[in-house]
Amino acid sequence: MPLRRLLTRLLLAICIPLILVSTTLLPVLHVHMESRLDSLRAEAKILLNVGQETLTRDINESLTYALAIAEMPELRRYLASQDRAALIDQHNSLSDLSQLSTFLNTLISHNPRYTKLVLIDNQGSEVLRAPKSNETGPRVNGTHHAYTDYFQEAASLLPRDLYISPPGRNLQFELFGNEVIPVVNVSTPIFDATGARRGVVLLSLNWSYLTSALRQAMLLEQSANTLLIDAQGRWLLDEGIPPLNTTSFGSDFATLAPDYWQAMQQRNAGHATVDNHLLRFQTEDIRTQRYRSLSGSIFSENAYYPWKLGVSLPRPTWRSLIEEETTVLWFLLLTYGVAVAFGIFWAFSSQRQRELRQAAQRHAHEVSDLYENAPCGYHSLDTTGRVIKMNRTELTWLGYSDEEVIGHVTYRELITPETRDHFDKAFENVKNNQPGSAECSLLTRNGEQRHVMIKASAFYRDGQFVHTRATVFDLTERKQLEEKLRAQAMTDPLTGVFNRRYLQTQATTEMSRARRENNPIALIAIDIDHFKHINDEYGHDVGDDVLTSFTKIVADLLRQEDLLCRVGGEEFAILLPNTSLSHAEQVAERIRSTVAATPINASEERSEKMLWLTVSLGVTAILTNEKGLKPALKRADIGLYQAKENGRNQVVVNAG
Ligand SMILES: Nc1nc2c(ncn2[C@@H]2O[C@H](COP(=O)(O)OP(=O)(O)OP(=O)(O)O)[C@@H](O)[C@H]2O)c(=O)[nH]1
Repeated sequence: MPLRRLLTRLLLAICIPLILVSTTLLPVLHVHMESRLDSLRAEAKILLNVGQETLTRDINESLTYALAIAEMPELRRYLASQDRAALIDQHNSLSDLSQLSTFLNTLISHNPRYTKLVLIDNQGSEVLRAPKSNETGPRVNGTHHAYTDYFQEAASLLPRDLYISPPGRNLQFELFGNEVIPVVNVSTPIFDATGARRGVVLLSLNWSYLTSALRQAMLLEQSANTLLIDAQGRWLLDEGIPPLNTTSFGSDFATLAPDYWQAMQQRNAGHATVDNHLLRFQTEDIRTQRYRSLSGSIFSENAYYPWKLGVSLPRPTWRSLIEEETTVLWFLLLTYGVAVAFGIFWAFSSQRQRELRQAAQRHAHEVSDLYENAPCGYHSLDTTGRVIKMNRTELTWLGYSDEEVIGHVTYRELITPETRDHFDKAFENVKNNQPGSAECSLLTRNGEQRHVMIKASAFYRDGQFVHTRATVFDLTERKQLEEKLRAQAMTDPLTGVFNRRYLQTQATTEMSRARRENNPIALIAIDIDHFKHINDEYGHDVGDDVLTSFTKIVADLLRQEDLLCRVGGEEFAILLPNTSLSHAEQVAERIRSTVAATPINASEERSEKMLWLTVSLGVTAILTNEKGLKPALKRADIGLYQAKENGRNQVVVNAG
């Protein structure tokens, strides 16, 4: 059982500190984590703003560039001259075309934003292409552009308006150098100086150039990933993001990464946690006023807009947080270690304390039991003598409960008035710091007395009397024993009447009283006749019974104050205070006649026998001037002897 308790305490000692430390530290770490997340969100926001700025700037620059080309006077002039050239000067026209082509070739070759430039007349026929070498690719199907979206849309636009083919639509790629790159077609109408519509210029925007600039701008943070998706969920960057690294321009990102798509699709801007990454995104529409540069309106196909530009950053985990700050880890381990060590120390020390406490309690219980049930009484009194403490033994002697006594009665009240003085004296001594003892009689609840010896001392604290400490010994039994012994010393054990010694002691008292009061006092000597014969006939035991029965017969004939004593084997004497000789003779005669007339039952084993006794008596008066009983006894014996001599069963008075 103690082992199980110790194990339980050890378990608690480990668990409670762990819980306490965790509940203290975890909120701190949580706040730390939250602040890390806040800074991550802020970082994502900054990256997103940088991306947006980069995207806006690059598109604006690209569009401005496209407009600048469309508004080149050489281009306008050449297209205007096309109509006239047919009529006026074919040679000049061809010369202009050559110059323009060279110029545009140079322009496009040195500008990585665009992969090609195509000049188209109002009928959709290609007039010029730069660079000339770049004539391959999925969208190059000859020189007739009349049915293309970029021509049809741009052919009806106003000056400075632009049409942008949605990126990813029909997945346009072109061979650029040795690479196949995605392109986006940008077209704008061309007007001459008179405002007449002269054709359309098509520029293929190098989408890789644009998006790599975007990615570079947004990859300020090494672990950041850039996302650009159109309204249909198509991936608009030329590179994927981990783990979708194989994703390429035009891939169905909505299907490949449904979690990202779902998070971004529902709102225009915001942030979400996807795949342990913090995703922040916002909506971009290149057709809006915000993207305008020198252009008028920008047109495209509604179904592909707006785009979603986003950035994703890996969320910090508890592990990464701790790994980053190893001091926190060490602090945590140290704190847990100290807390658990303290807990274990507490478990063992509390177990030890518990054992000590139990031992102390056992000891206190034993002491209390000793105090309460000691064979003697214990009590404590305050300065006024009021009981402030009393053990069960003394309460039992008195017959009271502790509620009745303690704090309510003074000890003096429990002592008989006759012995109170003894107590008062002893109590004063004790109050004066001296040992005190008193032999008193206690009054019990039922009116009995209990003779006790009280031994007390004072308890002082800081020189001040606090209370007494008394031990009470019950002397009642001793007294009773003493009484019994005294009685035994004075009585005859067989018959229970007084013995010769008591007769002599008492005779001295009675003689002096008789002398004092001048009263007569008499003595009768009695001897059973032929008692030897009874012993011989019926045995010694029957003889004893006869002696006992005889004393009862005689005692019944006497007064209270008369003293019947056995002075020998079958010899008795009666001291009769305040009795004259003649009256004593009458008493003797009454005894003689009653004994002679009273049969005594002498029981034997199988039969019952009635015995008849006679007694001889000698009577004398005790003279007041006699020193002791001896002369009177002698006179009575002489009378008795004469009675025997005269034939027994008679009274002889010997006046002396
Ligand atoms: N049973 C019994 N007998 C006792 C006791 N004390 C004395 N006796 C006997 O009493 C008898 C006394 O005998 P005696 O002195 O000869 O006198 P008696 O037989 O009474 O004759 P008389 O006195 O001459 O009439 C003796 O036999 C004693 O043994 C006693 O305590 N118990």
